[in-house]
Amino acid sequence: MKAIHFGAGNIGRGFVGLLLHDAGYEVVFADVDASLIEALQAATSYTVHEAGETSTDRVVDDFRAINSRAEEERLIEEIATADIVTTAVGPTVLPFVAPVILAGLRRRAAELAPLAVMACENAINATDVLAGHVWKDVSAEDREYLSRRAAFANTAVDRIVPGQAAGSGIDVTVEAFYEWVIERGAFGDSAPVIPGATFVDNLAPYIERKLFTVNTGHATVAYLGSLAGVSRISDALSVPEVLDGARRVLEETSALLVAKHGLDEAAQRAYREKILVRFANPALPDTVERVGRQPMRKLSRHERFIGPAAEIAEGGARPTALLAAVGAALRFDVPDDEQSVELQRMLRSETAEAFTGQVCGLDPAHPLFADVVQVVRAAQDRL
Ligand SMILES: NC(=O)c1ccc[n+]([C@@H]2O[C@H](COP(=O)([O-])OP(=O)(O)OC[C@H]3O[C@@H](n4cnc5c(N)ncnc54)[C@H](O)[C@@H]3O)[C@@H](O)[C@H]2O)c1
Ligand SMILES: O=P(O)(O)OC[C@@H](O)[C@@H](O)[C@H](O)[C@H](O)CO
Repeated sequence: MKAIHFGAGNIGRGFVGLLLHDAGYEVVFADVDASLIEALQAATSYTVHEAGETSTDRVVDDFRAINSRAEEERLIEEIATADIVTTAVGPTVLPFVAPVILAGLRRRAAELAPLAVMACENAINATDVLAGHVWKDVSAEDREYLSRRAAFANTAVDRIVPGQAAGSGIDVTVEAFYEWVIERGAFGDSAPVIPGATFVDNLAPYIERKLFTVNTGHATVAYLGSLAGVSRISDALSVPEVLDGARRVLEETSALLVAKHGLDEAAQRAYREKILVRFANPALPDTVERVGRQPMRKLSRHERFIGPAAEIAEGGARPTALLAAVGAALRFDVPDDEQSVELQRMLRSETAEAFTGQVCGLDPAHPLFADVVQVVRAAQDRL
């Protein structure tokens, strides 16, 4: 059994690659980072350190690595004969991996079982987005037979994998917790066997609970922590205003999730309390820069702030804590982060209304629009 995994970064090596390895797949990592690929090619194994109150080391072997830019032909051949393709490259990179997946499907023998394709990104229905890019320029006639060669399944992935310390090579430090939820329907009767994953009929409650609890809370801690002058996420949790801001944001999104998906209120409370403990794990060298990275993506319409805030506003309430978190996100000013630089440029050059439309994707008629405009204006007044 063979799995091709795009993106040999933190979650790729520390989570998806590990679970596929444990499920018995030979994992072929594909990445554009030449030095990372060379390091993987030179190794026969790497170690995943699960760090927490107790620490466990897990060894991953039986993998290969391909430079997806320099060795595209080889990669297409590998995809054509693989059982699974996964990605963890970031949602904005999906358009760039789609063409090579399509080329692999074109070359795939018709008698092979459909290729299971799963985008393991922090976004709602990322696999559907990837599939959209794969089929973008394919004629209806080609799509008719090619689509029988692949099964695209949305997933939700959860494990905090921080940036790795310099000198750690290809080993990865991760938290012990993990959750990989995969929608079953796409596979018919032949879902891949991945013992570490949970297969469900309806992914929506899982991905929304994950993105609007773990990631909304995490980003809130990052942006409030950054404002408080803290660098490590675990340290940010000991700043009372940061912890309080995160708790209040999570109360807002939890109320929405409980009402929308019928989640058990006590279970959701326990879920968010556990998340705060996960964020505060002192064994994870996680930073506000990594967790707050790409703030324009995080402020977009269906993402972790505006997504739930818009639904709360549509229900007639005012998402006060989420709006405060958005205000903190607007002050995220990190010169190495292209989106942070662009965000600050747009705050200076656009009207609050244009910014709210372009960055947050809100229409003036939306009930959240005026509140976000007000927050944007306040951020502009500070510049
Ligand atoms: N790190 C986490 O805690 C975590 C947890 C859950 C989900 N995720 C999601 O996983 C994705 C990756 O996050 P990460 O933290 O591992 O980031 P990362 O930067 O560590 O890894 C991304 C990798 O993708 C590679 N890449 C970029 N463009 C590529 C391309 N065109 N083809 C092949 N590889 C390419 C990069 O070189 C890098 O090695 C994101 O969507 C993130 O939201 C991350
Ligand atoms: O990967 P992002 O940029 O969408 O979000 C940053 C972190 O919140 C994220 O990587 C978490 O560590 C992860 O989602 C935990 O499962």
